[in-house]
Amino acid sequence: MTEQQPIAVLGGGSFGTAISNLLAENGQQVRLWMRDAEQAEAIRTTRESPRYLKGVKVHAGVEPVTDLAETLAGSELIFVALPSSALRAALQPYAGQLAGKRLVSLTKGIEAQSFKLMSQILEDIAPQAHIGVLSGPNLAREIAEHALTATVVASEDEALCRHVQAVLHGRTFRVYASGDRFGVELGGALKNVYAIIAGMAAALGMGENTKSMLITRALAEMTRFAVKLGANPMTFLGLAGVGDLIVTCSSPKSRNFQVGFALGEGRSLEEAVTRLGETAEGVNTLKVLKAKAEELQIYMPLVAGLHAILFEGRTLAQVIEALMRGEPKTDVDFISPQGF
Ligand SMILES: NC(=O)C1=CN([C@@H]2O[C@H](COP(=O)(O)OP(=O)(O)OC[C@H]3O[C@@H](n4cnc5c(N)ncnc54)[C@H](O)[C@@H]3O)[C@@H](O)[C@H]2O)C=CC1
Ligand SMILES: O=C(CO)COP(=O)(O)O
Repeated sequence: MTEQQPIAVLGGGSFGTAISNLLAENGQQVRLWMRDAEQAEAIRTTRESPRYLKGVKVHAGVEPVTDLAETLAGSELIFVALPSSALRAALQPYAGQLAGKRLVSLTKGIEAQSFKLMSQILEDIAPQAHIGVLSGPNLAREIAEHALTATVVASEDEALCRHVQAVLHGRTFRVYASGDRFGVELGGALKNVYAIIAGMAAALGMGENTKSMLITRALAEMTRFAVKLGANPMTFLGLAGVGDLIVTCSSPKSRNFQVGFALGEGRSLEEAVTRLGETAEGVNTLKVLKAKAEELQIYMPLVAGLHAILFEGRTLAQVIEALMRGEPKTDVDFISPQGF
C-alpha cells in the first residue's frame, strides 16, 4: 500500500532512520526531517548516515529534509523520534500546523518538571491532533538489519492504530495494537533505568540468576509504580512492558545498557554518557522517577539504589548490600499486597 502523501519522520538518529527504512521498504514515500543540513546532505549523496547506524543503507524512498514547517504541512502521518529533552521545544513553534494530523511518538522518555510522557506533550502542543505511541522491544540496529521484530502501537484512536499497522507491518516487522496508550508509553520510558542497572551487573560479571532476579524485580517495581499512577498492570505483561525490559536489560546494543556497563567498569557518569555520544534516556528518567516515587511514596528500591550510586555518592557495594539485606518481601506484590 502506498500513500499519496509522504509520511514524516522527525529525528534523523538511529530510531528515526530505522523506522524510515521500514516505511520506505513498504513502498511509502518518507520525509526524514533532521536539523543538521550537513548530515542530510551526506545521506542524500552516500545513502548512509555519517553518525548513526553505520553500515546501514538509507532506502532510496527516504528523503532527508531540513525544513520542519514544510515537512509537517506535507504529511498527515508524522512519527516523532526526537530525544525527550528536545521534543517540546522542537514542535511547539509549529503547534498551529498540527491540528487534525496523526502524531505518533517513538520517544521513550519523561519530561523533567511536568512528569509528562511524550504523547502527553504532543497533546499539550496539538490538542486537535490524533495522538499515538509506538513502543516495544525495538533495538534500532536490529530493526535496520531485519531481525524479526514486534512492536505495539497504542492510541485511543483505532483508525490511527490501523493506519500505523498498515504502513509499518512488513516481512520482518509486526505491529500489535493497544488501547492503553499510557501503559505502553510508561513501560518504554521506565525500562531504560533498569537497563542501566543490568549493564552495571554485566560489567561486574554477575551471573544469570542475578540477571533474572533483576529483570523480574524491575518488572515488579515498574508495575507497582504504574498501578499507582492508574495504568493497567496487564499492559506490563506485553511487548511494551516485559518485552522491552528483557531486550534492553539483555543487550549490549542498548545505549542505556552501555552506559551502565561503562559505570560498572568504573567510569564516571559524565564519561559514560560522553563516550556513548547517542541518546540514553534512562539517566534523566532516573532523576524524575526517583522524585516522583518519593512524592507518591512508592517503594522502588532499584531506582533508589541506582540514584544513590549516581547522585548521592554511595558505592555499588553499599547499595548491593542494602538491597540484598532489605526486609523480607512477598513475590508479585504489585497485584496483591500479600502475594498469596
Ligand atoms: N535507538 C533505539 O534502538 C530506539 C530508540 N528509541 C527512542 O527514540 C528516541 C530517539 O532515539 P535515537 O534515535 O535512538 O537517538 P539518537 O541519539 O540515535 O539520535 C537522536 C537524533 O535526534 C536529533 N536531535 C537531538 N536534539 C535535537 C533537537 N533539539 N532538534 C532536532 N533534532 C535533535 C539528533 O541530531 C539525532 O539525529 C529516544 O527517546 C529513544 O528512547 C525507541 C526505540 C528504539
Ligand atoms: O528502546 C530501546 C529498545 O526497545 C532502545 O534502547 P536504548 O535506548 O537503551 O538503546
